[in-house]
Formats: sequence, C-alpha cells, structure tokens
Amino acid sequence: MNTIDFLNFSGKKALIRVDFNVPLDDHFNITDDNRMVGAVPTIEKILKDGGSVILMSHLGRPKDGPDDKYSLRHIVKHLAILLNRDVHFAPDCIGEDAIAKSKALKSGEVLLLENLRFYKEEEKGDEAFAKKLAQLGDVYVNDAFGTAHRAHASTAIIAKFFPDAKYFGYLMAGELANAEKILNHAERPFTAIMGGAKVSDKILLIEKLLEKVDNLIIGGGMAYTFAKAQGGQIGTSLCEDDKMALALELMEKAKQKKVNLILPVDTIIADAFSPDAKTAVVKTGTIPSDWMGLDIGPETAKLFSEVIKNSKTILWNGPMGVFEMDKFEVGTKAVAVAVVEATKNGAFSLIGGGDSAAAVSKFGFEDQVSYVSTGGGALLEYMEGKELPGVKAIYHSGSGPE
Ligand SMILES: Nc1ncnc2c1ncn2[C@@H]1O[C@H](COP(=O)(O)OP(=O)(O)O)[C@@H](O)[C@H]1O
Ligand SMILES: O=C(OP(=O)(O)O)[C@H](O)COP(=O)(O)O
Repeated sequence: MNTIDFLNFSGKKALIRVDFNVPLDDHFNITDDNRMVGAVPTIEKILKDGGSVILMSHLGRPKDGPDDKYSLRHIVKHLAILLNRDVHFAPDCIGEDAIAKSKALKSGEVLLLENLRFYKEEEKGDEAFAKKLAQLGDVYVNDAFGTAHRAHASTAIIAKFFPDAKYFGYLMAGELANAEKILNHAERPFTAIMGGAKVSDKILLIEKLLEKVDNLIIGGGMAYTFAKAQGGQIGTSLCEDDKMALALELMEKAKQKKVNLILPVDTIIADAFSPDAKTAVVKTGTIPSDWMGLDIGPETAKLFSEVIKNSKTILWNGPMGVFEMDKFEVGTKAVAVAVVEATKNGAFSLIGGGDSAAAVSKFGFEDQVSYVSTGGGALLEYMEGKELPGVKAIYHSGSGPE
C-alpha cells in the first residue's frame, strides 16, 4: 500500500484530504473530535520530515454556497491545540488567496482551507475544480476514510493530477487494515453485533457477515422488524414492513449457514419517545398497541453479553436502543461493557458507525476497545465488499488527467 512512509516530505507541500466533518453543538464546540485526532499522526509525520501541510475537508451538507454555520473556521482553534502549533486559515478553498497562502507556507506550517462543499463542484466530482485544488500542493495525501465512499473532487478526482505523488495517510491505512482483519483474518468465535435504527441500512452487510461470523446479534430498532415478521406485537416501535420478508429470509439463511442468530427476548418499552416516558419491561413480541420498544431488556442484555464475552473477534455496528436518552442507554451500555471485557481477555473489537462510536465515548470506553472506526457509511460500504472511490483513486496507476 502506497502510504506516506514511502516519501520524505522535506521541502514538499502536502495537500491532505482529511475528514474533519465533526459534530458541533449550538455554540460551535466540537462534541466528538475522534476524526481530527485520527488525522494527527499523518500531519505530524509530514511536518517532522520538514514538509508543510494544506488541509482540505468538508463540514456538514451545506445546500447553497458559503454558510457560516458550516465554516471550518470553527475548528481552527481546536486543530491548533491538537497540533500544538498555529494553523493558518484560507476563507476560500480555491482562488488567489488560497494559492498565495499555500505558496507562503514554510516548512512545518499548516494551512486549513474553507469547507470544500461551499462549491457544488466538490460533490459533483468536477474535474476543473479538482484541478484548481491540485494547484495548492506538490503531493496529494488521502486520509479521509470517513468520506472515502464518495467520488468527490477532493476525495477521488483530484488524484489524477498527482499520478506519481499520491499516498494514503496513516488513518486511511489503519482503517483499511482493521477492516481487512475483521473480514479475512478473524479469530473464532467471531461475533457481529448489529443495531441502530433500520434494517434497510445494513441488509448488505448482514448478508455478507452471514458468510463469515459464528454469532450474529441483532438489537436496536431493527430488531422489531424481525419480531413483527415472526408474528409478534410491536406496538408503535420502529418497523420496516417492506423488510419483514427479508428478515425471515435472513433468519433462514443463518440457519443454513449454521450461524447463531440471536434476537432480543425482552424489551424496554415506553409510552412516548421521550426521556420522561413511562417505561416497562415485556417479552419480545408482546408490546401493547400504543407503546414502543426503545431498548433491549435485561434478559437480552445478559444473553448478548454472554455470547460477546466468549468471542475472540467482535464487530459492533449500531446501538441497542435510544442510548442518547439515559433511560434507554442500559442495553447499549451492557453490550459495551461486555465488549470491553472480551477485549481485556484478548479479543479484537472493532466499533464502526457514528452512533456506535458516540455511544462508546458517552460511556468513556473508547480506549478499552481495540479500534473505533472514524467511518460510518464508508466502513459499511467497504465491509459490504464495495470498492471505495477514495481508495481506488490512490491505487489506480493512471499517468495524468484523462
Ligand atoms: N429501538 C429504537 N427505536 C428508535 N430508535 C432507535 C432504537 N434503537 C436505536 N435507535 C437509534 O438508532 C440510531 C443509530 O442508528 P444507526 O445510524 O443505524 O447507527 P450507527 O450510526 O452506529 O450505524 C440512534 O440514534 C438510536 O437512537
Ligand atoms: O460523516 C460522514 O459519513 P457518516 O455519517 O457515514 O459517518 C462523512 O463525513 C461523509 O459525509 P456525507 O455523508 O455528508 O458525504
């Protein structure tokens, strides 16, 4: 793999695509800086070599040109703290000012460009826009794993302009190596834990995992589609009626493949989707008509935990309940505790997905699992077996713009 270790960056200007699409609160404080922290080793290696760094990223999904709400200027201060040095900022990612600021960069200096998505050309994968960005550096580095599933100007198209000078950053390389380890070198027993809101988001991954895992645990909102498909009463719980047949098919496939598919046996129900809702515990499939399931129940937490603790490889994607509300975090926390315990006993645990990562950090366990991925959609697509445009662009050995 063509990582930045193949080059001494002394005297070079490295144009790095990072994924600094971090969550911000109403006061523009960063609520989870995992993605920024993840890019630091790449930046530091280049600076240590004697190179300079131009960072480019998107933030959010601005609809209509520049919008202060999505400005990357909000993260400059925090980036300076993480890098322990000043960070210059260019309020337009292309144009004369960005070119001048990039030219003026001295060895060891860092420039952050304004949000790439302030130009619609970014998401369109516009080649002329990519060319303008390419003028800003001598070498292109892609370290934006979280955005590697997008074929955008800065993540994929731009690589054409660096046929002999394009590299993977350390975060990208680490993410790919860990995903690879899970998919192709998993020690057994291998347990996948799937949760989150919808079955439809994760069908392809579930199908793929049925070829690989010993245990497949399904919790969270998606479990109610399985419960209803089996004839259970689920009240007003989340359900995708059009995926019920598929849920039964997946159960049948698991049986054929001798995969232990484990579904919740009980559930915590609420009379409203609210932190102050009235709650009760009932058996799966017995939810009264105007109640909804918002977490797995205590029997289920015990059942899932036992399986997890006896695993040697664990992939976790999606929370077990609405963990954002303290009343419905118990199941997700129990699973997190079991993953931590298994990891302590030598298992390899990979946490993927924005909300699963947020849950693990809410409980303060991020340093007690093997790896927390910075990718949501990107990790899912990679694990489903899709080629990521951001990865392909670096591997492709084209000889210049087509
Ligand atoms: N029983 C449930 N009812 C409604 N929402 C749920 C339920 N269980 C989990 N969720 C929600 O699912 C969301 C996470 O889903 P998803 O985006 O698929 O996870 P991830 O980002 O980890 O892949 C969380 O916001 C959580 O509140
Ligand atoms: O947050 C991201 O993806 P994720 O929500 O799948 O983790 C990436 O920064 C990609 O953003 P996008 O989904 O707006 O292209």
